[in-house]
Amino acid sequence: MKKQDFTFGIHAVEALLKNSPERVIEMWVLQGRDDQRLMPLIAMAAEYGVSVQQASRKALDDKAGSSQHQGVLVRAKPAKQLNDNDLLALLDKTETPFLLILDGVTDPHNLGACLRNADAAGVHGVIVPRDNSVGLTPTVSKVACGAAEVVPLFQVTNLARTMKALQEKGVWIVGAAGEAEHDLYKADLKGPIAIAMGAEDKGLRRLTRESCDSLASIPMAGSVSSLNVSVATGICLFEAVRQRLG
Ligand SMILES: C[S@@+](CC[C@H](N)C(=O)[O-])C[C@H]1O[C@@H](n2cnc3c(N)ncnc32)[C@H](O)[C@@H]1O
Repeated sequence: MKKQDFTFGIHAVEALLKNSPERVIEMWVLQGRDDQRLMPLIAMAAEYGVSVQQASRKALDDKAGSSQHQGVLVRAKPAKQLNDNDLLALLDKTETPFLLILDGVTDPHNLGACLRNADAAGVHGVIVPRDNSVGLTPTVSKVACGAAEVVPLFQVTNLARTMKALQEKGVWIVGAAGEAEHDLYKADLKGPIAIAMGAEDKGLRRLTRESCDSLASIPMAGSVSSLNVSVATGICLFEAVRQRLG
């Protein structure tokens, strides 16, 4: 059985049951744990006819491949993978798109945190290259705290081509790069935009960087050369939110 079929953690399981109950096949809860936070999940599972079983901590740890399951884990049918066509369909029905591009983020904790930021900021979709990026793993879902089940994640085969298609639809792409001369806080992030973030080790790839309409940096006061990608994503997205609400 593929690891990807499992979702664990209270918020992730709750979001899955709320948004895609038809995907959930079975649920396990930690035996002997009288946790009030699990009761609503057990009730929801019963409502959708999902079988709920008790399991030992070791069995849950083994199934999750992690001890971070908070006493609940479900096996679910994999989510439909969204591609370029789905992205274009989203653009056609979205008045002022607000998108996030992650150019090769490989750490599941970072992708999870970026999805959580994206959901909180009201991003319409997150775009990642299909290769050399982490996908929607159970750890991503757990860290995203429910956002992985609601924020559309588009996995595209050729990121530069997708960026061109976005631009043809009127989307302005701002790449976040520490060395950029232009300050993020002076960039105009109000219209249809996509913010592109680089990978943990190498940042934005050359072609991605060249495909951006502009580059912007978050001013850094101290001695470190860059921020963690999920922190930088949060700063960029919420600067856009501030401008878009103003
Ligand atoms: C850990 S950083 C990558 C550092 C990498 N060594 C580099 O050369 O870019 C991951 C991503 O977070 C974003 N980032 C981090 N610090 C930033 C800053 N001060 N300004 C703008 N973007 C930043 C960029 O998109 C970067 O590619």
